[in-house]
Amino acid sequence: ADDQQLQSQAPQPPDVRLGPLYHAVQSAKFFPDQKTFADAVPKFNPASILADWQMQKNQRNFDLRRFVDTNFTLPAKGEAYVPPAGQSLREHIDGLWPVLTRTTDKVNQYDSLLPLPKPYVVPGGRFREIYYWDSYFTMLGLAESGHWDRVQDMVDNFAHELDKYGHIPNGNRSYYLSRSQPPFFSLMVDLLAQHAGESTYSKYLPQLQKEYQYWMADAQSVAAGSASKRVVKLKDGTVLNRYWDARDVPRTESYMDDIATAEKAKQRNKAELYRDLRSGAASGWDFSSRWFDDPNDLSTIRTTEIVPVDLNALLFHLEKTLAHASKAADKQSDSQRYADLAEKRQVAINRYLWNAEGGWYADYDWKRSSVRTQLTAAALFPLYMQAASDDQAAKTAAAVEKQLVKAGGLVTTNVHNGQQWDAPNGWAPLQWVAVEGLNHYGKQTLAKDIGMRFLDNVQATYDREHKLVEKYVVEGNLGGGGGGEYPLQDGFGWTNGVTLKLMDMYCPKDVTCNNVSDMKKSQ
Ligand SMILES: OC[C@H]1O[C@H](O[C@H]2O[C@H](CO)[C@@H](O)[C@H](O)[C@H]2O)[C@H](O)[C@@H](O)[C@@H]1O
Repeated sequence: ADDQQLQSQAPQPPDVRLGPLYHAVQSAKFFPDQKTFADAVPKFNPASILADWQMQKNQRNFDLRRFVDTNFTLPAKGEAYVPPAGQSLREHIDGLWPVLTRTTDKVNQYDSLLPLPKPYVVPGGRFREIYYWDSYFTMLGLAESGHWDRVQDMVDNFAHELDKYGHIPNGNRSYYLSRSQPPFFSLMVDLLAQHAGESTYSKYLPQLQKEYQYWMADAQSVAAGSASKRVVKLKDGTVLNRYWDARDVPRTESYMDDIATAEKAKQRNKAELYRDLRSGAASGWDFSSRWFDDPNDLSTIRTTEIVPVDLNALLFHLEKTLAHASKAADKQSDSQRYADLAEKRQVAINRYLWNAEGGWYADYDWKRSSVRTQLTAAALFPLYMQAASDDQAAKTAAAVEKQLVKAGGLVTTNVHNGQQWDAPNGWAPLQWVAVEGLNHYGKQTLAKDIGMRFLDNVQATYDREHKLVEKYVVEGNLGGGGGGEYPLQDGFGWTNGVTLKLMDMYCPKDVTCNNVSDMKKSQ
């Protein structure tokens, strides 16, 4: 089944099911977070609710707020988790896994939540569903805590989504189906194989292939110098990828935010702007100056015109994994084909996604045929996926050390613009990518420096506030991060995962590391 066929069988998102009623409720701004109504469960058939509203809305004394309460169950406010007193950082994280675990193999037929066959771990706070790229970093921590059963469950859930929808959605919500997120499925398979063995590769080969087909759809037919869906063909025929959302209307979960952004950019085609915002969400970096023309103005976002360095490094890994898995399944010619594709992509990354003047990996503007100038934490992805040449890796490491290493870890970019994927924030997944990437190229000292700075930041925040959070301020007043379109969230899946992984990585031999201070002892 192709993309379109699978999409047409998929459940409709609430803004489509409820149409003008969805617009009216979000416009009334009853809820501080627009995701609240996106996650509200209709008590009756949405078509009848809509018909009732059409009939009642112009009646005198019609009360929309009351109508919402009568017809929808709003998501329960998550009880603030109060951890047992005196827990170490490790005990806290270990104790949180069950708190963050959900089982939704059956859901109400009108719920925007999509059922998944096995239990899964959510990030926490407003993020009550599974998220694609978060899950890899969460799984690193689950594995560290010995929960291999849950790692297996989560890989199975993603394999199920690939079978059912043809791709892994941003999250298991109907309104996330039109896009994916940074493709980490092949890394999840690698992780599981460490425990379940080499047969893991042939077992998940069909789903690895589906993942690849989704990202590479139209690669054959698209003309040079243009793009289609997630594929960009440069003028010389080089094939690379971009982020892309199949829809071009305001995001369901950030509906009024997107309308407000469009209001600011009167000169822009609204559908294009909405698609660029949605594609920004697909990148996982929602939002960042990385995608903007004017680093201080979200309405200048041009995600779909940019070939991202992290995405292409991840797809290089997918191609290598497909080569490996095909070989494991005794499909030699397929294996060779994927190996050739990986090699081509590696050449393209080192050529096009390289800023020679600065000396670092960067994104490429395929519309303007020029490499972007900005240094961001994404520069480390070619090192992480071992696509970088030694010389380019060394130069990138030097630039990162000089410009992105701050007191509390690796900063996302050096732009202070109030966006959450910019300064002064540092994110756990990007710390891990940096540490692993630098280690691959002999930069152990710099890697450890970044890892320890981030761990100190997480521990100090935990000691003060008894929680881990979604993102951290890494320069100035260290602690929980800010910016973006929603308040800082607690939990938090990927921070928990990366913290455990780094603690174990840098814990001296013969020491038990329950807190970061233990890591500085030696017995
Ligand atoms: O509701 C706004 C956006 O929220 C999500 O993005 C952020 O949280 C995700 C879960 O931790 C994370 O994967 C992403 O990198 C964050 O920026 C969501 O993924 C977006 O689609 C959504 O529009």
